[in-house]
Amino acid sequence: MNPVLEVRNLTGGYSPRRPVLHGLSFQVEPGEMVGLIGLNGAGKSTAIKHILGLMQAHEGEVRVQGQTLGQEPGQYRSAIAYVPETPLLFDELTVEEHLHLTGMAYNVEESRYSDLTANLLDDFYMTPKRSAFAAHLSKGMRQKVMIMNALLARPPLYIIDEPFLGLDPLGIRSLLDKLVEVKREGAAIFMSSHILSTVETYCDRFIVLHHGKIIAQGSLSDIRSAAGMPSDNGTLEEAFYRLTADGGPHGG
Ligand SMILES: Nc1ncnc2c1ncn2[C@@H]1O[C@H](COP(=O)(O)OP(=O)(O)OP(=O)(O)O)[C@@H](O)[C@H]1O
Repeated sequence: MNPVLEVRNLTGGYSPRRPVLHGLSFQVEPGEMVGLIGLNGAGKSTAIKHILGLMQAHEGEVRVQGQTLGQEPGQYRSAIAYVPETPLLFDELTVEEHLHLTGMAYNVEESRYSDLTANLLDDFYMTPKRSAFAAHLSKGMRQKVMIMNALLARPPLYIIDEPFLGLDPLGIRSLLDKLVEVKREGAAIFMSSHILSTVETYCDRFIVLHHGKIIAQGSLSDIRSAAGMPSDNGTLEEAFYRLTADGGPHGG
């Protein structure tokens, strides 16, 4: 199966003289959820910015559905729905107007649009807020609007940066249920999060980023083995602790 996302030997960062990411290589297949985990400052958001094409690689490349951003910018961008850590909305548009814009941008068929949006508003307990301006929403509600828009677009690749912050327990459950649903339909999901118990339960594979390098990747047993633990016993949190306990990006 061809990967939806392929990162090859990616070195990058904010200044060519001081790369933040060092030779990252990984892929995400259709129908797979991959969790990116790492301490504060490990380089998770920087990696995501490179994948989105917001930053230029110093070396290496990123392909989405086999194409680089330079080869097929329109196709590359429309294949991705991105949920950022901090919600970015138009304050003067309502919840419904945001969904409408996404529907148009991602060519959601008219016939499906009403049902899809009604279900999303219902699933995220946002129906009473459908006509509210984004400026009048709570932080968690703003996050839900970002998530509903991503799910409405039904793209082949979801990139989700720390999605659980600010969501209430019902919102977290709704999001996870929806991610499982789109994954079953064949979507690829690349998610960064510090909530390791949830990452362990829902992700198929894991990438441990430390000081901008991948120090372990694969299934839970692969990560346990890399951490020097028995491959059949122990939590992701324990393995992560053993792999990174040198104090983080500025430690030993
Ligand atoms: N705009 C920027 N300009 C220069 N350096 C930056 C910038 N943003 C982040 N960095 C640096 O890049 C490194 C990686 O940061 P990044 O935001 O990718 O970490 P992260 O893994 O997403 O952390 P967190 O878990 O705290 O969100 C850090 O050393 C950080 O100081």
